Amino acid sequence: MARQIISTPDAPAAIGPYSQAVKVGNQVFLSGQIGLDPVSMQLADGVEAQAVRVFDNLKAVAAAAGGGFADVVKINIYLTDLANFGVVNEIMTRYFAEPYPARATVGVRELPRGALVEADLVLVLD
Ligand SMILES: C=C(N)C(=O)O
Repeated sequence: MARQIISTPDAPAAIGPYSQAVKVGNQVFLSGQIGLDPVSMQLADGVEAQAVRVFDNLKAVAAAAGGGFADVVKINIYLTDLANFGVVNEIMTRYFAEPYPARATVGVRELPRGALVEADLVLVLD
């Protein structure tokens, strides 16, 4: 099946050898986003601002692929401190409505650029 590389200036450029997203048929696989500003490429301060930026970045990439958060079937969230679980849950509810996508949240030792939170998505477009 043909693969389409998704690229948008409305989300941070890749900081390594990956694409912002890859579309295969009606499925879209988004790379992990950390809380980088797409223009300055600077990390937001603190977990709340970083989580907001993560979801804004993911939303921009999803839009560039022709989708939105209503199309998300799976989200993976990575936290360097699971004490931030509640904060990230609350911020996620600002972006997602029920029925929520499937999700995994895992604690990790470190994330790129010293980020506190990273998330990636899978979308299925109708
Ligand atoms: C930020 C990333 N998605 C990465 O380094 O893989």
